[in-house]
Amino acid sequence: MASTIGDPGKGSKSTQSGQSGAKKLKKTKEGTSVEDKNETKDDEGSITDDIRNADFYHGLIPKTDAEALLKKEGDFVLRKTEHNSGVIVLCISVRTEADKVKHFVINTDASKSYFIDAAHKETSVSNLINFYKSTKTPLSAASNAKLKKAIERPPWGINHDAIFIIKKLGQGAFGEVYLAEYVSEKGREKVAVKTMKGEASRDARNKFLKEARMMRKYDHKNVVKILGAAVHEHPLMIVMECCEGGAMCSYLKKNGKTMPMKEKNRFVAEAAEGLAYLEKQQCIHRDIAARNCLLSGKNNIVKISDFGMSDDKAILHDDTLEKVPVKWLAPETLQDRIYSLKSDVWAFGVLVWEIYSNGAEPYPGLTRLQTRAKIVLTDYRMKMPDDTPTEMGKIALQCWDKVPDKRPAISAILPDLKKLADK
Ligand SMILES: Nc1ncnc2c1ncn2[C@@H]1O[C@H](COP(=O)(O)OP(=O)(O)OP(=O)(O)O)[C@@H](O)[C@H]1O
Repeated sequence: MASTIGDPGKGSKSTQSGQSGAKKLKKTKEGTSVEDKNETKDDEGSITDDIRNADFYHGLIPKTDAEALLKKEGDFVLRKTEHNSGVIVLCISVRTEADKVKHFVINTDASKSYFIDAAHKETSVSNLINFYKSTKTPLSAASNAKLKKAIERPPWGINHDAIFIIKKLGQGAFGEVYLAEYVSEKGREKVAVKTMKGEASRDARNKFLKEARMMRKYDHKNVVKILGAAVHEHPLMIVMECCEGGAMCSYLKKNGKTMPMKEKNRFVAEAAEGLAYLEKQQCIHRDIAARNCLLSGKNNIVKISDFGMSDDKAILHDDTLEKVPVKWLAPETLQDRIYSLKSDVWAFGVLVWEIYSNGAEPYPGLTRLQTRAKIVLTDYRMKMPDDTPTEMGKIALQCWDKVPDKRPAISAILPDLKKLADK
């Protein structure tokens, strides 16, 4: 007899793939990226590659979300769900009638066969689904549930099972950032995974995922690309291209003194290229700084990252008293909390200073409060390091014009910056 949710088949085990209530990240063969508090005793029915890569496998989505995806009779998805007693099982959800969706647990037996109804067993879950789909055999005689159309995951939807954590890369505001392997139909690729720790509040979750929403609009060689987000299990994850070289500020601190000037000029030009692209997309980044530029590939290509604060409104008034990067802020932001594309241009000037200062902290010797006072009250500007190319120094000063409209657009200074980098 077929077992629907709440009714596991007798004499068989449901397919198990780990347990919920997980806390710590770990690398496992089924790609589950969380470490169970209680060891999983039986994972022989765990997620296999044929399922992981299937576009109709939706991971641990709630029943109501699955039901919303199934519009017509015969529409189906494969998903994970929490069975009685906290065990995670695989199940097929299928619309049987206009107002009814049924959920069938996939069982496995000692010989590693998979089945819904013991009358028909297959050697893999995908074979089992293919059988029911191609023969139109009902999943159970009583329900008359037939598999007709597999409903795909939404674009950007990534399952946790597809992520294999390798090691920690850094610490983000919401949680750790990891190097990981992402398995998709394209194969295996190294990625960076930003995680959100704990059971986040709705507000924190939205904030975290806003970065993913912003990033997915952009496609440029000097902007970090997002591959998708995994949102149905904890920790939430944003999956993006990995920049093995890490943050530019760390690189500058370590290598700045011995770096050829040509490379520094290139860093400026590449950051400007990414920023000019964002400017064209009307994206206010709000956190342009060397710590938020990552380096990629063996040539250390600069990529702008960290869109956690970014927005696509033309001008933004942000009254929140959250931590702000004071030393990168323009006078109008410090005074009136106004952000615009031109406040990004100011921050770009500070980034140029950081590059020629080998990753030093801007406004050396000044506290954040002193910096704010000097900029707002005395119109103070930093002196560029002695060996900064003269033209670069001039451009940085233009970026620090007190009047936002008098600062150049990044697109306007880009040709000169590129010329300098090519010299
Ligand atoms: N795509 C990536 N490739 C390689 N390393 C990365 C990537 N993204 C982030 N990191 C590493 O993780 C660190 C933290 O990331 P990031 O600054 O984006 O997090 P965050 O949550 O925005 O933190 P904050 O807001 O405090 O800057 C980075 O400094 C970098 O070392």
